[in-house]
Amino acid sequence: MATSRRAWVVWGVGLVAYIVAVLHRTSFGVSGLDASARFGISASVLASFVVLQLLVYAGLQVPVGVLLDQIGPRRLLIIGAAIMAAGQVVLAAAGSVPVAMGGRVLVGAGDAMTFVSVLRLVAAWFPSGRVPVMTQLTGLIGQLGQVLSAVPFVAVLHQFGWPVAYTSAASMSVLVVVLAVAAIRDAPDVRAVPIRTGVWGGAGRDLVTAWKHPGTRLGLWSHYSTGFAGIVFAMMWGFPFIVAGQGRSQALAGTLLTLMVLAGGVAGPVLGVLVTRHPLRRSWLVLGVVVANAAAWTLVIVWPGQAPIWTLVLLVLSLSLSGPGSMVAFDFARTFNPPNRLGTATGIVNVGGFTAALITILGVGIVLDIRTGGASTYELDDFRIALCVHYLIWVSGLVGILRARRLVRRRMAEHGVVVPPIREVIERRRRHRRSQT
Ligand SMILES: NCCCC[C@H](N)C(=O)NCC(=O)O
Repeated sequence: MATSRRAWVVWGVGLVAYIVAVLHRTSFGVSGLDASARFGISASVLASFVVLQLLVYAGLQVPVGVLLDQIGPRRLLIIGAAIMAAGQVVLAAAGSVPVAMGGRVLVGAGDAMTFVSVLRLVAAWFPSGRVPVMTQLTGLIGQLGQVLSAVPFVAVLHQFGWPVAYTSAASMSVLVVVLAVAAIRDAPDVRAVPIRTGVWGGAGRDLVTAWKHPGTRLGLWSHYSTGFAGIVFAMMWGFPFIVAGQGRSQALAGTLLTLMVLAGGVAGPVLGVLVTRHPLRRSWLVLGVVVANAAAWTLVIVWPGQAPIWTLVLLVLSLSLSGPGSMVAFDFARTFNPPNRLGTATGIVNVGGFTAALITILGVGIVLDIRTGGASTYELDDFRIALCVHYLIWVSGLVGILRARRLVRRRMAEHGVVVPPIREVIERRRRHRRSQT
């Protein structure tokens, strides 16, 4: 199947929708100081906004995935954009913490509907061999939303104030609604896509069937184990760890976070190509990312005293693999589920990384609070202990991946596809190379 011009237009509009969703997602974080002043809140209340948003996002993934299979990506994307616009308008007008939290709940809910819809459009409009790279590009380019919130959104906030900034952000989603109505169709041939619009009877069965397939669970555990470390670092603890824990400047912390985003831009397409070329070795890519993340964090955590800058660079380079690594998980959902169950399966997978991030953000915060008695003056040793929460996720995730992978391979073998052990492949290649010389 060749890629049509219409496919690029549909993807382009879907991508704009996702970029705007990421802008909304990150807008509160970049206006943290203004929010503190406006609502008179402390850092921990501010952090609870991040936790609430992640909770709503992760909690809605499964229902949203089921809904996606029922009403299709176009409608879900439009509903999501409308909800996010409403959320940002609520925030623009909010004068109290509960109202502001209500606004964030709406933003989290609309955000939850966006990414899974765009992935569904990618799977429907692009030839399957291109899907892994297109998926990586979607995840990658979507992060531009973070730049939009950090630069133009903050500029409008400081120039024209809170209500104008949040209302302008809301207007971006209104634009997305207009574009999506005009340009998006669920699939090249809507009749060929088994979206069972309005047929709710099979939704529960689809959910059970998607969950029961070990391939979906392999995706869930892969997303859980790879995605969380990058989210935790970028959304919550990276900056405080470098500044308060490592005693480095805010400028260096900002540079390291930027380096992480830039390196992710290289890692994403590379992983996309590797997934396309070695579909039977996807789990090894996932395991490699987990090992790289865990090894780099271990080096920084055990380093006596202030860690040298090269170790921090190594840490952010390895964490830059986190987001792209978690995108591999969606490929498991796609290839082990039929199109009519893809939304449900993608939703299940997408719960993983965000739930793990939520647990880690909260866990690290709780340990820091216990260590410091609630005072926000953290020392390096406090961070060293608190950051060990990561290991709980890595260990539980690895157990989940290995168990699900064993079941997947057993099921594949029943269908005549046997995945040879990696050492056998290496040995075979070595012998082949020797016979060539
Ligand atoms: N900074 C967040 C990166 C998350 C990327 C990840 N692979 C993912 O699942 N994205 C879903 C989303 O809604 O962003």
